[in-house]
Amino acid sequence: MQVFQYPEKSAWPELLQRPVLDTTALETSVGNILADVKQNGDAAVRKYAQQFDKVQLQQLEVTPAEFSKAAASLDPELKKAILQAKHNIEVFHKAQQESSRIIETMPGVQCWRKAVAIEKVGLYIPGGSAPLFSTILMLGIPAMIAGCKEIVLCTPSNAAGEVHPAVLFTAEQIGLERVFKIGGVQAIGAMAYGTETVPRVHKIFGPGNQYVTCAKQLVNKDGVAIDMPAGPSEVAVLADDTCVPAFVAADLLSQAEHGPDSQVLLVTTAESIIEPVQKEVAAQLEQLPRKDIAARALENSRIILVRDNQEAMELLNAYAPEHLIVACVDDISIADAVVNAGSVFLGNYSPESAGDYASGTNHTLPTNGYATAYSGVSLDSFLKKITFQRLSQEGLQQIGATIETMAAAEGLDAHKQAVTIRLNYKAKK
Ligand SMILES: NC(=O)c1ccc[n+]([C@@H]2O[C@H](COP(=O)([O-])OP(=O)(O)OC[C@H]3O[C@@H](n4cnc5c(N)ncnc54)[C@H](O)[C@@H]3O)[C@@H](O)[C@H]2O)c1
Ligand SMILES: N[C@H](CO)Cc1c[nH]c[nH+]1
Ligand SMILES: [Zn+2]
Repeated sequence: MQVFQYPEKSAWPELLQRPVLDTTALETSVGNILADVKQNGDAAVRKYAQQFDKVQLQQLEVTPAEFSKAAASLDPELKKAILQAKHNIEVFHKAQQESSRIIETMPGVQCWRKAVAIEKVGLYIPGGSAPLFSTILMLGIPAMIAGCKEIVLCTPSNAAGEVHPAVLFTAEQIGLERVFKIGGVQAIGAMAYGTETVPRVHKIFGPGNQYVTCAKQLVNKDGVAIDMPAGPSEVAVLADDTCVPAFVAADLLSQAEHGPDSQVLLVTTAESIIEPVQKEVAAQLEQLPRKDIAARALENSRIILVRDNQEAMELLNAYAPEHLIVACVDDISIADAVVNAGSVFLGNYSPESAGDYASGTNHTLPTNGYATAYSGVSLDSFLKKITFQRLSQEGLQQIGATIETMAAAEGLDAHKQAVTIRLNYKAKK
């Protein structure tokens, strides 16, 4: 990781750049795959599964027998862990339910909002380089709590056409029945446009690599809602001299190991921790089975020495990290200054992995600076808030003149008339 000491503000934009992608070439190739899936359905899905995942798919949908086999083969310890995480994520997401309240803005003018589940949703579970069954908990649990009627899950299979047993066990525990062995762009296309076997959905959720994220953004232009652009994982750690360098290194590596296009940042006010963290990163990297991937991500990563916490937070808010860890003595007060981040981890004992798996918060989060404007997935992501209103005759009398005046000023006489006609109405006896 390259070190930058007290960079001038003018140098920040370049310093905080994510790994650059050739988005034009990416959009062209992804757009072509989507167009093919839209036109040719399952045949195109099978063709790209063969091309990118080296699998000849016979049956696209997972069968009940495959679910049973997966449950029987899974390690009991892992089942127990999944159920513990499921419990915590359920507790945190159920607490996000809000009750509907009728608000009377004027006498006789009542307004309220009702949360209604999006009927058909598609969940994408990454599986290219690691079977992210934890993501099923993050997407499936809020979808079930919201009450979505049709939930479709797509995830890539291995070359033998099998889906990882933990993916199937987790899906089954949540009550997700429709799982398709489709990954990448073809999965996003299948859920966006529908095929002979995959139902078309109204909103697509889930993280993925650059191809998946680009596909979601393209189908969004075609009228299908998406949660957010949740691309290559990233973490920024703000540490002072009270941090434990070994912990900081472990946190940086935890996101670096996701993919070569991941990025991690260490921002610090303490020059004295830089070398110990670097030594720890090097030592811990050697022990990782995914060290080649993590090492490539570290090439895109940086250590930045800043003058004080205020400057640190200004820089971090400009970066808008997916995850922010604050390993500082005054972590709680620093947290007040967070404006742009997907999810924040405070103190020396809050590893980012806790949020990835089991503490209860959602790990599907905005990357690539989108935390400036997007939130991570939550119960709300699966709901529409529909507004209702009921005006009594007296209510319309109260507010009528206001509406008539405004409509006339906009030159929209029919709008005005919709009020006037009622105000002048004499009910027939
Ligand atoms: N932001 C978040 O909330 C979050 C959460 C979890 C994971 N992630 C990220 O998700 C990503 C998972 O990536 P992954 O690759 O392991 O799995 P993935 O499932 O996203 O992608 C695998 C698919 O990519 C497709 N693909 C591969 N090469 C292609 C090509 N040249 N053209 C078109 N399609 C191609 C294949 O069809 C394959 O099935 C990682 O980058 C990780 O950092 C992000
Ligand atoms: N850190 C990822 C989100 O960027 C989520 C994840 C899943 N499994 C492990 N990590
Ligand atoms: Zn992770």
